[in-house]
Amino acid sequence: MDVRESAAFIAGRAASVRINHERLSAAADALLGAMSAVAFSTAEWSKHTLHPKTKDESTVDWIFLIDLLNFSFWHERSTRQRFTVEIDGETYKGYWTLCACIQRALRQDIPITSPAFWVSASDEQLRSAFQPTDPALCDEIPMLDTRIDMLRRAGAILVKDFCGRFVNCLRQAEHSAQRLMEIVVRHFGDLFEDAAEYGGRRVVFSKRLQILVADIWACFNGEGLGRFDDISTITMFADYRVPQALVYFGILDYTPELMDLLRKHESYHDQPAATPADTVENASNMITGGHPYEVEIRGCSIWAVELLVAMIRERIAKDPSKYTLRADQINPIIVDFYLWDEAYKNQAAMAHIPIHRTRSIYY
Ligand SMILES: Nc1nc2c(c(CN[C@H]3C=C[C@H](O)[C@@H]3O)cn2[C@@H]2O[C@H](COP(=O)(O)O)[C@@H](O)[C@H]2O)c(=O)[nH]1
Repeated sequence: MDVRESAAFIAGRAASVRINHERLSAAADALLGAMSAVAFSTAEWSKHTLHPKTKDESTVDWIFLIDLLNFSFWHERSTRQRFTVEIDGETYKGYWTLCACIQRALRQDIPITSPAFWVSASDEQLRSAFQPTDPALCDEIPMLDTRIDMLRRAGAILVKDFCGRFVNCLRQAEHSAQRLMEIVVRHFGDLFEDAAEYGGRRVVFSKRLQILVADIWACFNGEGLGRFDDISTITMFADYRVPQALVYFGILDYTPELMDLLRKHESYHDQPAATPADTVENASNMITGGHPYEVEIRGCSIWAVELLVAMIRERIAKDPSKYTLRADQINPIIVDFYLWDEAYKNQAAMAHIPIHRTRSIYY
């Protein structure tokens, strides 16, 4: 099964997560109105302060690095505060800390986007690139050892198979998203694969694989190095932030048991630990990778966005003159990016909806 088929399969069987079909139609109207009001498009990608502005091979290097490490930023119970990075007077959390770390390293002339550097640098050099602005107050980036190991493995593969640059892998795909993902899985394997067993079947999410394609496509506005003739085959990216937005907008419903577990887990991690020993995770709280709860949250999120995209396209097709967006400008990537940016901007309003905290290199 591919990602879309996996999502439909999961949504058809999910016991703890439900797509609220009654709410879908109203949500599609609201989303279309909001996205149309700002003419939300791929151009938004480059507008983010910490995203690169040039559309060239060095930006492809930047995107590969970001989407190799684009996972698991949530803070777990600790004697120190969550990982934050300050740059140009702004303090960043979550995904944006990764972008800030890269920006900071490049300004210090550390070649952090160079695969040759990932292979040759000392552990100390790589670790120093992912430190908080205030190490006395904050933890370092979550899973730092794992991230460094992934950099070294991916760097070795890029040097061996692609002359040290991901753009050479991108060119081999000849403007096909599916072909690029096949090449990446063939060469990088579990560094990007993202699947689980559910209902006796192997279901795939391929979250970082798909967002790698989507970030290149959006950054280049679908042209040149970012042209993908089959971009519409890419789905929403099954992370832990967009599900929160989907629940907030009433598009997804969790059972009371699942919501209670997520809330308990969240309050456990939000409480500062008195001592390092006090951070032993209460295993019964953990939603481990591959647990039905995790699979159903991720699968139903993908499928809900598929249904939303179909409804939004239908509305535009009925009355194109009413909207600034054309039906062919709406796809799961654009809806995902919009929902993710909304979730990031409205963290306070969404704070009562817990995220699911599964430590994972996949999202
Ligand atoms: N579905 C989806 N997941 C996304 C992104 C992004 C950032 N994309 C940027 C590029 C274009 C967009 O407009 C965004 O500006 C990160 N993530 C995931 O979120 C989680 C981090 O959350 P928090 O801890 O709150 O920062 C983590 O799993 C990370 O992998 C996205 O776009 N979609």
